[in-house]
Amino acid sequence: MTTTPPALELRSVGISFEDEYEWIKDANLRVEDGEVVALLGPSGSGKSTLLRGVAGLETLTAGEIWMRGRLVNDVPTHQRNCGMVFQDGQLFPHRNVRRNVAYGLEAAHWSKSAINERVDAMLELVGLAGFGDRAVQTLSGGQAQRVALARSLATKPQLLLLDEPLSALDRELRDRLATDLRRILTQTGSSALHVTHDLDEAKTIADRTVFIDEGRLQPS
Ligand SMILES: Nc1ncnc2c1ncn2[C@@H]1O[C@H](COP(=O)(O)OP(=O)(O)OP(=O)(O)O)[C@@H](O)[C@H]1O
Repeated sequence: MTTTPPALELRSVGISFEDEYEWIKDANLRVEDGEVVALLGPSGSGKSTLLRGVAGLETLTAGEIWMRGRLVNDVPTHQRNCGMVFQDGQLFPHRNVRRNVAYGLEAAHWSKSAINERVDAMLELVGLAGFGDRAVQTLSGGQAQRVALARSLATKPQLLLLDEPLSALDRELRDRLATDLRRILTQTGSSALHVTHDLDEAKTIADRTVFIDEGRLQPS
């Protein structure tokens, strides 16, 4: 019997900044294939730092990061096959909605017709069918986050990294989008690590919650 390796495995990971104090220490974590794990902790606890480490945006001082059975310590960010969504979706302002979602597909040299088909499917998935020609400046905060999610899912990443994707939105919209996000992650079978400081959001979106405080992951 073959078993699918975890989407992500951290083994005794350490991360420090220029002052060399090891802020993230001995972090161990598994995200199984198709699992959504929330990383929950107060402001300044190290959530974003750990997520950035997974993405390859911080250098490790210790330990190993494995993705689907591959050691990725020396693999650059753009080759880790991670989709990322941040607090402020960071859409490209000079591209319309369609071309934002198409970005990764263009970079991967998909054909024009395949791109169009995939973009339409992604916009439909996030509830924005028909929004392709809109300028991103005309979108509401919630719509912009949906476009960012569509863009990150378009290339079928092995792992989705969500860094407080809903925290810039007001409470009511946040609750609605959290439920939608859960549905979208389930529908696409995505594996994801979701950073938040909101327990309700973690419960809605994730299968499991891992706590972090002062750079230490707590057993869940
Ligand atoms: N580049 C850096 N150099 C030095 N210290 C840093 C750097 N980036 C973050 N830190 C410190 O590391 C700690 C963890 O920061 P991090 O941004 O990971 O926390 P967080 O849990 O994501 O917080 P928030 O919820 O406020 O975004 C904080 O004390 C922060 O001041």
